[in-house]
Amino acid sequence: MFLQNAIPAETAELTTAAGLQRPGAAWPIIEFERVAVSYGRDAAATQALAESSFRIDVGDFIALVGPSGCGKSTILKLVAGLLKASSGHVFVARREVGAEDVRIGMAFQNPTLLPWLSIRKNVMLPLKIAHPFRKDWRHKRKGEYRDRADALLAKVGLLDFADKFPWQLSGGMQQRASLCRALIHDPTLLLLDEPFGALDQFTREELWATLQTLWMERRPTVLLVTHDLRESAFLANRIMVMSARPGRILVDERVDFPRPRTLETTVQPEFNTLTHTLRGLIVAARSGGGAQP
Ligand SMILES: Nc1ncnc2c1ncn2[C@@H]1O[C@H](COP(=O)(O)OP(=O)(O)OP(=O)(O)O)[C@@H](O)[C@H]1O
Repeated sequence: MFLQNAIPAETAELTTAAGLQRPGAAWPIIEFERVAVSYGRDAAATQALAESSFRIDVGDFIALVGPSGCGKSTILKLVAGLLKASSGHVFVARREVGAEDVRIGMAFQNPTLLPWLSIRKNVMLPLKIAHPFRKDWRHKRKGEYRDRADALLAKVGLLDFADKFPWQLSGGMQQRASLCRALIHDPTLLLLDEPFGALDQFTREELWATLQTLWMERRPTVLLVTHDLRESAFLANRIMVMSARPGRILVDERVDFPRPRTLETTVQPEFNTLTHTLRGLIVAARSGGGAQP
């Protein structure tokens, strides 16, 4: 079932003015059917996600934005199979989560690289663990798999640092390596939870371009949780704005700026109108406005 856009009339006007288009129909890789999540039980229960239904098409790039604590990371955890819905159904590649071995890559705010492994070995780690790569690990780790890691590291400008350890790299470089690790096994789904949240603005903008290039070449479906509205407008094809907790999807719209987007894109009036509109929606959501469809 696809989300019936629950957009109040004044919001619909704002989003049209900002050049946003409604999502079109294609092959769904993620489907949420009346999914709700509560943490804890009985009197101690926290309802994190109100009943929500939506779908995400294969190859799309989604940014999930909303007030703090509204349930964005909860949605990522549901898709990754790290959390079970309290009610409703989560489908990934048309199978209920847990039933199908879908390749997923993940990156978080903290790069979470293993300090005792070199950058190259960190990047290669999913090939050691993930099906179907792990069965060939022993005879490909010094050849094909190593070349694969080096090709990715070269793309993000880190090939010269492949033999260094994580602590020898800056935060931005570590985050580049973490993106390489998330992509090395050609995931169908890339789940990103504020991956650039800890970086300075310049490094963050450099990494937007890196991520966009990697996405354009490989086209995984991306679900990006971010608090940075410029980041969501730069990177995503579609932005989903959530209400305050218990979160629900308030606005779900397409962003059609041509690609590749550049820093030039971010100074266009349409870009500013969009980020301004998003800011208004989130401020309203924080204060409880527009939370009901
Ligand atoms: N394991 C847990 N036990 C109890 N409550 C939890 C748990 N995990 C999350 N919550 C609560 O559920 C709500 C949604 O959490 P979630 O991490 O999904 O929000 P978020 O939108 O990603 O927040 P932020 O933007 O601040 O990272 C929050 O109120 C949070 O405190």
